[in-house]
Amino acid sequence: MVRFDNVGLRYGMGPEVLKDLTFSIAPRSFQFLTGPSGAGKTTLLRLILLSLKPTRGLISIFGTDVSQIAGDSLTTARRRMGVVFQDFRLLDHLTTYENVALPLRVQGKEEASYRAEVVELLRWVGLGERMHVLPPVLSGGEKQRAAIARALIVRPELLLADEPTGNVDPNLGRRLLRLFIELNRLGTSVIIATHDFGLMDQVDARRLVLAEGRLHIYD
Ligand SMILES: Nc1ncnc2c1ncn2[C@@H]1O[C@H](COP(=O)(O)OP(=O)(O)OP(=O)(O)O)[C@@H](O)[C@H]1O
Repeated sequence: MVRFDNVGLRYGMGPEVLKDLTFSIAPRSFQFLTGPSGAGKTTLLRLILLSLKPTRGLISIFGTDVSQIAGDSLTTARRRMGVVFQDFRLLDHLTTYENVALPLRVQGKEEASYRAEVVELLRWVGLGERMHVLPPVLSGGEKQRAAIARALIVRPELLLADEPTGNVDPNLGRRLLRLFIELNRLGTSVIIATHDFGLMDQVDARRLVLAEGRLHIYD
């Protein structure tokens, strides 16, 4: 699903932020990506998301070398991934429902074809009562769940979540983790970037640990 071979990345003329990364992400797998602040977790997620290119080394996503991916195939590869950003990136002028439905609207789908599915997903993440409000009136945890629902609505094969429990209390954090585990059981590969040891200790999952630009893997 994802393969890195000796990947290095530097921003501009700066130092190498990621060094000699070699690892792969299997279909239907579940893993945490961790390491101290500034270790490069977000940078690594951006490489997988095809929003950054490696300075050296080879990355292949869904079996295709990313240096060969452009135009339509880039859009197709991105559509197979769901992302939950640290800062949610909800659009404040659209309701919660409209935010979650947006990826499908962008794909040109008719509302009648997806309305029931969006409503069902909003209920699943516990936002059934909040679907018609605008994001500025949602709490931090509600925004987080809306961002998760928007990432899931495209039924991604690979879900990337950057600190998905960063803004919620431990109880909601546990519920969100169960949601990701359930999604993984349904067949999606999941990568959760987090500092939260309390969260990681709840699941016996693979850990990808970044430290000083290098990756250590604990299976
Ligand atoms: N656009 C950029 N331009 C230059 N340097 C950057 C850029 N983005 C990140 N960096 C640097 O790259 C390093 C890794 O940053 P990154 O955001 O990937 O770390 P992180 O592990 O996700 O951190 P956090 O846990 O605090 O979110 C840091 O030293 C950061 O300052």
